[in-house]
Amino acid sequence: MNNTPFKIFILDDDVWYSELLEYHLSLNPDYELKKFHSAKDCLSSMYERPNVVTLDYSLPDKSGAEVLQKIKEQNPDTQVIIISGQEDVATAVDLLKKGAYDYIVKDEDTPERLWNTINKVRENVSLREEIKQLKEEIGQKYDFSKVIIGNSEPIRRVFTMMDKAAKTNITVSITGETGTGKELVAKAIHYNGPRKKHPYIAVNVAAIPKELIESELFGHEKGAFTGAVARRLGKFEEANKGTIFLDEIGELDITLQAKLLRVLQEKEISRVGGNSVVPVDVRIIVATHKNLADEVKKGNFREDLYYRLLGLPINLPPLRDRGSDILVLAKHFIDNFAKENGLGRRTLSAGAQEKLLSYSFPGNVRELRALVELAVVLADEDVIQEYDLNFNANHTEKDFLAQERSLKEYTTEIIQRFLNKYDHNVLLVADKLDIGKSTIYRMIQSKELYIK
Ligand SMILES: Nc1ncnc2c1ncn2[C@@H]1O[C@H](COP(=O)(O)OP(=O)(O)OP(=O)(O)O)[C@@H](O)[C@H]1O
Repeated sequence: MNNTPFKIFILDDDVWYSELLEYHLSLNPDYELKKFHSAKDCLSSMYERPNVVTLDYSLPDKSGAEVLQKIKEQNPDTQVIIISGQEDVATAVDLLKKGAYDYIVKDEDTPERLWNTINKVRENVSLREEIKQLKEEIGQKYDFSKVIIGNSEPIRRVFTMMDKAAKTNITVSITGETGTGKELVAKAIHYNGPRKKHPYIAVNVAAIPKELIESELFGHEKGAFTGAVARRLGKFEEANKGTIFLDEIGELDITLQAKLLRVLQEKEISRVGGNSVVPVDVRIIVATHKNLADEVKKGNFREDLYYRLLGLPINLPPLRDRGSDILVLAKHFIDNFAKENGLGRRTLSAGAQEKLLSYSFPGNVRELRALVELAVVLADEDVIQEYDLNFNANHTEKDFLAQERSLKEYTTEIIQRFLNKYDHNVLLVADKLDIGKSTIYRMIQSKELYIK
């Protein structure tokens, strides 16, 4: 709850009664109260945006219904509680339909009932504010440049694509090795796009047992199968008006691929065990670390679904191709970790920086984060040393060779790593590797390599 006073206007031509209500409500020091004895005076103060108006139904200068309408026109967020001398159900229902919050009959319990009703209004107001604030926070939280750290040319290309994706509802397919930030990109596109106020639902296709995935995605009716004791909505229905992120889409069973294709074409789903169809309006973002085109060739993925899902493809480069982003990210994770754990500033020694730049990071950003967080813990002083960085023994240089790439790919990677290590100094790298500088420049020009 915030500290701004909760404003209540009491509108009643009966001076004695309005004083009684004022006295009762003033027991809560958070309330700022004002009394009015005519509709005209009250309406002319509506610019003060009260949270609540208690409205005597029978005023001499205007009918209660008329005052209610005027208040709602000026301030739709102000809640109006009608206080009436008589119990008249038809009038009460009519006023509630027109937007009154409650209808209270004047008797000895009125101050108590009013007290409770205002408490309820307050709860609603603070919940609404909290939701609004959370939505804003989420929006800021997923502002690309704030959450997706990096300045390298390859990551800037990703930002450009994300920007295009966020402006429309186009299907997006994200590819990249594990830990490159695919899920982060999917969320950022959703929270920067027109659907940000609606749900973002992530489903990891690989994590759900094959026999449950259909009901998980499309829901089921009561009794559809043993154990289906009640109707359950699927993720597509949950994501209605928002975005569904289908992670590891390459793992989707071939029989379900046909059903997914139908959903995408028809924009409607049918729950397992149900006969009716339910329209759904969902934006689709998929991700995979597999090469889906290869999976199509192998017959594991339907070609028609592949083209339907391809949409705007965004490829996340592996961390080893992002040059000095490795250090930018390392610093970001170190600072965050130190802050969260109440530690002072930690920096990386020159040797530690060099060690980070010359590693291949098969686990990408996820691995880097775990590595530097552990290094903060292990470091005996404020400067993180080379020996505080413990690479996963399974992913050493031998692993680099085990990747079985073409000679050209290896060459490119080696030169890029040297460029990263030697501050993108082409002449120095050409000298170290004993190759012509023009070879490097040519590769930079053809975008095989990049420099700052
Ligand atoms: N550019 C980045 N800036 C900051 N954090 C990042 C960045 N990229 C990834 N991360 C962080 O790295 C971790 C892994 O990212 P994420 O889960 O999005 O990867 P992924 O590609 O979806 O992985 P997987 O394929 O294994 O599911 C997360 O903690 C994420 O917040």
